[in-house]
Amino acid sequence: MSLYCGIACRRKSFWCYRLLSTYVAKTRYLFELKEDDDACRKAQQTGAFYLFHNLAPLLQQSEHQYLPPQHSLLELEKLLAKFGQDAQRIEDSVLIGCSEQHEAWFALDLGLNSSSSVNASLQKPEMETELKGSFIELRKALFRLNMKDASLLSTAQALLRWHDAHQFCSRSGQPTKKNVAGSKRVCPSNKIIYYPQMAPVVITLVSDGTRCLLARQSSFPKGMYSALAGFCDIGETLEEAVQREVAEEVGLEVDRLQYSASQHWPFPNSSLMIACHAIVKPGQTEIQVNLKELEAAAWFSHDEVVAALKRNHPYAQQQDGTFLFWLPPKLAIAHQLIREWVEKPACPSLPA
Ligand SMILES: NC(=O)c1ccc[n+]([C@@H]2O[C@H](COP(=O)([O-])OP(=O)(O)OC[C@H]3O[C@@H](n4cnc5c(N)ncnc54)[C@H](O)[C@@H]3O)[C@@H](O)[C@H]2O)c1
Ligand SMILES: [Mg+2]
Repeated sequence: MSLYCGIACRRKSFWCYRLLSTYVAKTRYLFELKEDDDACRKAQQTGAFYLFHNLAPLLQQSEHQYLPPQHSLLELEKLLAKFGQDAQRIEDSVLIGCSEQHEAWFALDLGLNSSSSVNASLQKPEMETELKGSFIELRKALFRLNMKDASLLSTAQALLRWHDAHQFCSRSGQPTKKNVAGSKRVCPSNKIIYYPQMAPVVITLVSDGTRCLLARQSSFPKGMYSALAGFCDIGETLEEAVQREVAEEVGLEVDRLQYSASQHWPFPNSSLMIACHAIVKPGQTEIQVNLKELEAAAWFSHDEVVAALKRNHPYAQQQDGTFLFWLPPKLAIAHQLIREWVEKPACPSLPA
């Protein structure tokens, strides 16, 4: 019934939204905005804009949290006019989602060099004063945002970065043109379509049945250990990527992989983190750290990991100058993997 109606109503607009569930209606609406430039321009009239400056989101502080303010199209036009900017700059905005009531959300970077604006970059401090907020590096702000805002701003930053880095066709060298939603760019001379890309990354919590293996890179904050992570090579399956990364980084062989969950991760570019548990092959517990990739790796007992998860102020230097062992914060998928292992260290659900 609703399928028939969906097709019948498609002639007028895309779909007959009122016959669909809230979730389906929302996904169909976003699909329409990505496909139809006019519909997307219309959605900007009533939409909300999140602002960035050189990929740093505009945030306002509220007690211990950061909140990203939203701006209407009218407010944005006034702001651009006040700073002597052409409203054409709004064409650089990208669609990042919508509310259940179909208020579309967009992100716009006011600092990146714009292809559709004469002036390159707006003055950041003046902007911050005017907007009563600060443009804060996402890596610093991420853990002080709620889950919903963190995910939205990560998506926004990834998409803004991708557009900034794909302004020219790699075949013809000509400028590419984005569609209004920003879901693709097209080269006008040869019609090649470029879509935003993510790099698949496997992140694996290796266990020997009673202990789990955690490692740190020298770039991590002092004392923090995490699960093993690595980019998938071209042509690899996820299973092969997990086995190769574990072998490369700590010299062990694993099997019995169990998928846990996935997460979009905006750093360093845009990755799809695919998280899983794995068990070392029998008799293979001696770690051989690849020092080109890692600073250290070690087996940790269940009690040690439980204690680290309980620490409220993890980043703490001890009297002997060393840092307490601590784990990635809740928002990181590594945290979820570690918590799952704490709750089920022997992974009884894994196939034999
Ligand atoms: N969300 C989380 O919980 C979490 C936890 C740990 C790591 N991570 C992320 O996982 C990612 C990968 O981990 P890693 O650094 O150990 O990877 P890695 O072990 O594959 O080593 C990184 C190296 O891989 C190479 N590489 C191959 N393909 C690449 C690509 N598409 N982009 C960038 N480099 C590529 C580069 O030489 C780079 O120096 C990191 O970006 C890190 O931010 C996320
Ligand atoms: Mg790695």
